[in-house]
Amino acid sequence: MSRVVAQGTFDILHPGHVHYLREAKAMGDQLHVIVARAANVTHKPDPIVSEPQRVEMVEALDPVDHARLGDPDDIFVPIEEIDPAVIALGHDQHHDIEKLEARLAERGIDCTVERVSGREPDEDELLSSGRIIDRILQERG
Ligand SMILES: Cc1cc2nc3c(=O)[nH]c(=O)nc-3n(C[C@H](O)[C@H](O)[C@H](O)COP(=O)(O)O)c2cc1C
Ligand SMILES: Nc1ncnc2c1ncn2[C@@H]1O[C@H](COP(=O)(O)OP(=O)(O)OP(=O)(O)O)[C@@H](O)[C@H]1O
Repeated sequence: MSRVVAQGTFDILHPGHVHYLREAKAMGDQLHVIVARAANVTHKPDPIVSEPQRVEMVEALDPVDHARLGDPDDIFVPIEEIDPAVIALGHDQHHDIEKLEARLAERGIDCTVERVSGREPDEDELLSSGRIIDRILQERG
């Protein structure tokens, strides 16, 4: 039974998230998702949706076997607990594969890191939580 880990903020869900989670699930038998703590989302505005609500919605998605909130201080703690064969990085996640692999090796965690493709929006599709929020503000603000 090989486990795959996916991770992200998952603030307002959209088909780009479904694409990512389906592709991640296809990399193994069981998909575990680590949902980022609001305090660790530092490179964009704070999430709108609460931490438990983001976990509940991700866990309800078909490809997901288990979702949990991330560790507040050390991103390797949940990885050590889950012990995955693969970490699936999203197409736009800022982590560098080689650096991440080096830090995993330092911690004695034996798993590979793979990058998942992005899904490009067709006309009228909104495949980004930030873009959905921008559209709401434009049209209803
Ligand atoms: C392997 C890995 C493990 C992570 N573990 C945690 C964690 O335990 N806690 C957390 O708050 N964020 C964790 N993150 C970070 C977030 O999931 C996320 O990448 C970051 O907050 C940026 O959000 P975004 O990818 O949705 O843009 C982890 C990221 C990676 C790549
Ligand atoms: N269009 C997309 N195609 C494929 N993967 C996606 C897409 N959008 C998000 N993801 C992936 O889903 C995971 C969670 O992403 P995140 O919650 O940051 O979504 P986002 O919609 O890109 O957010 P924001 O618009 O606020 O930056 C990440 O691994 C990210 O790469």
